[in-house]
Amino acid sequence: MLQLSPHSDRDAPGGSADDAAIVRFASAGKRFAAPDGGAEFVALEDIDLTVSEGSITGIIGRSGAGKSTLIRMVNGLERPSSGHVIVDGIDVAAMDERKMRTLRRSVGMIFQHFNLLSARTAYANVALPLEIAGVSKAEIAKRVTPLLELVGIADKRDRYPAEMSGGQKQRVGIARALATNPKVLLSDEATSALDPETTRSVLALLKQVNRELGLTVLLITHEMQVVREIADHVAVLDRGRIVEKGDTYSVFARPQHPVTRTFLEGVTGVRLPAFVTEKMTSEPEPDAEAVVKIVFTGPTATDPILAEIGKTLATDVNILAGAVDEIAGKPFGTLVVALDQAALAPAQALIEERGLTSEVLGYVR
Ligand SMILES: Nc1ncnc2c1ncn2[C@@H]1O[C@H](COP(=O)(O)OP(=O)(O)OP(=O)(O)O)[C@@H](O)[C@H]1O
Repeated sequence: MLQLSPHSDRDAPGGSADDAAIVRFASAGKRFAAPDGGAEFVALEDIDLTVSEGSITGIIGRSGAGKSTLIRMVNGLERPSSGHVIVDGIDVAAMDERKMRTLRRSVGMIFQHFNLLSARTAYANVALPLEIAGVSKAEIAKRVTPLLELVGIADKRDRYPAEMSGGQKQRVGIARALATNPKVLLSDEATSALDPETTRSVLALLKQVNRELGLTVLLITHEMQVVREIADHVAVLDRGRIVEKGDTYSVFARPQHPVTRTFLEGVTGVRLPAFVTEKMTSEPEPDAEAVVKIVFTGPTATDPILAEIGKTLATDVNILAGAVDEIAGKPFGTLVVALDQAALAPAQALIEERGLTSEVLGYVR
């Protein structure tokens, strides 16, 4: 197995705030000067985020939310204008050139369009960062060959980028990012240019290197599907601010912010049949039943609650749709039911008492 080299340069202000943190944003902000000398543009503000060593953390946001700027601060491509970004114990804001070089070795990065050199083979692309670091040819061979094996493209070592598929090119990108033994891997929309099946296989590879090398992965994406597939923690970025963060399962199960809910639409849950949506109204009408979405966290958790609602409130509960997904390896279910308006408030109270969540989607006659 490939080994990670230890890093020791620690000078973080108040450094031991979270010993397990490999990356910590503390009130970090980034402003860009306007080209015409006008008002500065605030790209990021008040970012507080802790990335634990060995975790896979997803940053999700719309285009322009500030995702790239945020991860570019982790490898020093951008410096924060305010606050701190502390990577492996070193404050990026206060870093001199020597420390910046140390940082760049401990942070690898992969990109949406792979950024491979077209005139170099797969092997030579992976070797490049080692050549730049002055590593001998023999040492490079010792390092690159197992890396190509690890990412599953040992047989493509002499191929040029133009002779490889997108998935294979991204595997070269991952091997190149791992060449210098980084502690953190930054992924900038690394699967956005790939088809769904290739996306899944590249995400599986990232999970594998996370597990086998203990590598921390910080990825940015605009796809909740990617977060769901791979991340154990997620932060939602909107217009330069983190509007929601937490472990992936909790954020999926109980999204608090409208932006998070929008991202989750279509990723989890159920599609209501047309005969329901066509008739559904947003305001209650006489004789209409309430359409309620119940989110639960285990495949059987709703059985008792539906029976309990029926029995306690002496009412019928009609199931309209249901689905069980897997989020961060745990079952996550959504059930949509129709029930009498008179039973709505006590049913919701019962659901909440049982630790589940509910939401009224509308009313249907
Ligand atoms: N060097 C720069 N100078 C001025 N403004 C910048 C600079 N870099 C980024 N910005 C602005 O900061 C905001 C955030 O940009 P950023 O690239 O971080 O967003 P993003 O969430 O990664 O978007 P996308 O998904 O489209 O890449 C944008 O409005 C962008 O125009």
